[in-house]
Amino acid sequence: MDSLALFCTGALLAGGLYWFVCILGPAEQKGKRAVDLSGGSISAEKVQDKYKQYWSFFRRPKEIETAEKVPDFVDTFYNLVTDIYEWGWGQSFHFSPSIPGKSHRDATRLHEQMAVDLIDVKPGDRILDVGCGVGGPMRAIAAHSRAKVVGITINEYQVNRARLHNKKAGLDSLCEVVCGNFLEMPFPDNSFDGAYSIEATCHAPKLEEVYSEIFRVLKPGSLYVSYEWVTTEKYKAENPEHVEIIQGIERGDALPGLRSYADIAETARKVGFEVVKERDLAQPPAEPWWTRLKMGRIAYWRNHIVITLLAALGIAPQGTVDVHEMLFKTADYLTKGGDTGIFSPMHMVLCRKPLAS
Ligand SMILES: C=C(CC[C@@H](C)[C@H]1CC[C@H]2C3=CC[C@H]4[C@H](C)[C@@H](O)CC[C@]4(C)[C@H]3CC[C@]12C)C(C)C
Ligand SMILES: C[S@@+](CC[C@H](N)C(=O)[O-])C[C@H]1O[C@@H](n2cnc3c(N)ncnc32)[C@H](O)[C@@H]1O
Repeated sequence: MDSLALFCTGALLAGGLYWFVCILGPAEQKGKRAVDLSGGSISAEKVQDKYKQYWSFFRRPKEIETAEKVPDFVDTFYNLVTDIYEWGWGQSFHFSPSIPGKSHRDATRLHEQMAVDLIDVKPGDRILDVGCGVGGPMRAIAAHSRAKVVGITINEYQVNRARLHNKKAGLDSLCEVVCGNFLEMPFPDNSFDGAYSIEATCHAPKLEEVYSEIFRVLKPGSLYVSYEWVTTEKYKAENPEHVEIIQGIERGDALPGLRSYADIAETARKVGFEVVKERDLAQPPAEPWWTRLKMGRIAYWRNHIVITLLAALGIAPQGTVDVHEMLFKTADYLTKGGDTGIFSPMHMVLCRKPLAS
């Protein structure tokens, strides 16, 4: 081989590797590249240990049920997964029903806009995003409604990511992000014109605690909508396959224990809300929300190779391979949850804080 052919082959290989690692599988808005994957606020050398610590929580499941331990456990989880989520899924950390003829991105936006349409807000209103992630929904909702959105997340790394994205999107005058625990929010009573939570309150050890905090900060007469993760009426606790799927979902998603669909409205009423509407948005005629997960399988294999390569080269933290493997398995449990119909990530409940409360 002469030197020109050697040079061309080398350049082609290098270009191919760059494309495979950096370009392939970009997030929704190229928010994260594979070469930038990190352990959130955890330093690179501690990622592996923190991953082990995350799993140790499940050796003492009773501890996950106590409110004091949960924020720490959830915070560790989001340090580990936030970059992988952004890289492989996008800036909105939730599911949405598939819509024939529409992209995942459009289906995601419509699902988010539906939340804010339900709570009936006006431009200039101040609304709360409970468990805001890196702010994908917050930006879509602020742009759609022109309301001012205040998001709260327990994870400091997400706060920084969300603020960066808000600025880049030119929405930082409408979107504010606060680091804090949604079980003890740093906001005064009766201070919001509306609130929503998208696939976030499932992390609360007791739903009642987060719902009563939301009730406290809402102005009387205003609305709150939540998309809840639940087991459906098809779930049978005596069926070992069902139990395995639900436990797989809990472990791979930092959940202190999935709730039954029947507990949601009951809890909302218990803290003082009027329940205006309740519906599982995953039910037909909605198209399956888990199609996107299923279709992504080939990409997950490619991602696995990319992450293994990057970790071997010392570019990605060592534990990233384990975290990715955990997510790979979780995707499978979630898909089974969808296929069997025993699980829904979008049980919608719309509540009002009564005027006289
Ligand atoms: C609401 C929550 C998160 C829901 C989803 C956003 C995430 C649940 C499982 C995640 C993923 C699974 C497989 C990953 C894949 C192996 C990787 O290559 C790329 C990222 C994934 C697709 C990842 C993306 C986000 C999820 C779909 C919970 C935590 C309450
Ligand atoms: C699956 S993500 C969903 C994020 C966002 N709603 C979205 O759809 O993109 C769950 C979010 O809830 C937040 N969260 C979980 N427990 C929390 C707590 N106790 N206090 C505040 N935020 C919490 C996480 O930090 C994360 O941002």
